[in-house]
Amino acid sequence: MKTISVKILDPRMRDCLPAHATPGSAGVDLRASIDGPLTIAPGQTVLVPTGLAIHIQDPGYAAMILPRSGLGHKHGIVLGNLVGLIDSDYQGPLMVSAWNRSETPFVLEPLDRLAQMVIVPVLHVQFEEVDEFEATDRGTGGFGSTGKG
Ligand SMILES: O=c1ccn([C@H]2C[C@H](O)[C@@H](COP(=O)(O)OP(=O)(O)OP(=O)(O)O)O2)c(=O)[nH]1
Ligand SMILES: [Mg+2]
Repeated sequence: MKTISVKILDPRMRDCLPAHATPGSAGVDLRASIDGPLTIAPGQTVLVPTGLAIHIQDPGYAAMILPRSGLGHKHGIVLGNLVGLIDSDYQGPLMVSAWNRSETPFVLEPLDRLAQMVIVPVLHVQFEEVDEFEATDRGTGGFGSTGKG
């Protein structure tokens, strides 16, 4: 288990720090640090604070913020940026861009679990210019080049 530094910006989060819900859960849920119910109108996107800041520190890791499947599928609450990418050197407040892509207003309650965060390994690379690539079976084929069925 890796340890990541967290600053608690909203004292209410002290009692519900992000944690893996089951031993096999990939993500940890992030909650809405809001003072009262927040209605997200159909089509509206709001930036919701999580009440936390993290510092991953190790450049070999990043965090990704992903939608919760229940909220996304049943209520159309997904992310305005589709996926949030948290840099290892970011120390600011962790924010969730919540987009209501449904046709029904959605009421977000204080401390509701709004999204989930997964820590992922990251490779740092450098690019080296070449004139030709080593041949592969695929070559330049893409965008459906292998067929549909
Ligand atoms: O859903 C998100 C996405 C990003 N961030 C924070 C952490 C991340 O490290 C920083 C920058 O994100 P990103 O690089 O995706 O945004 P940008 O538009 O490229 O901003 P910047 O120019 O600051 O890199 O914003 C969040 O809190 N939530
Ligand atoms: Mg950036």
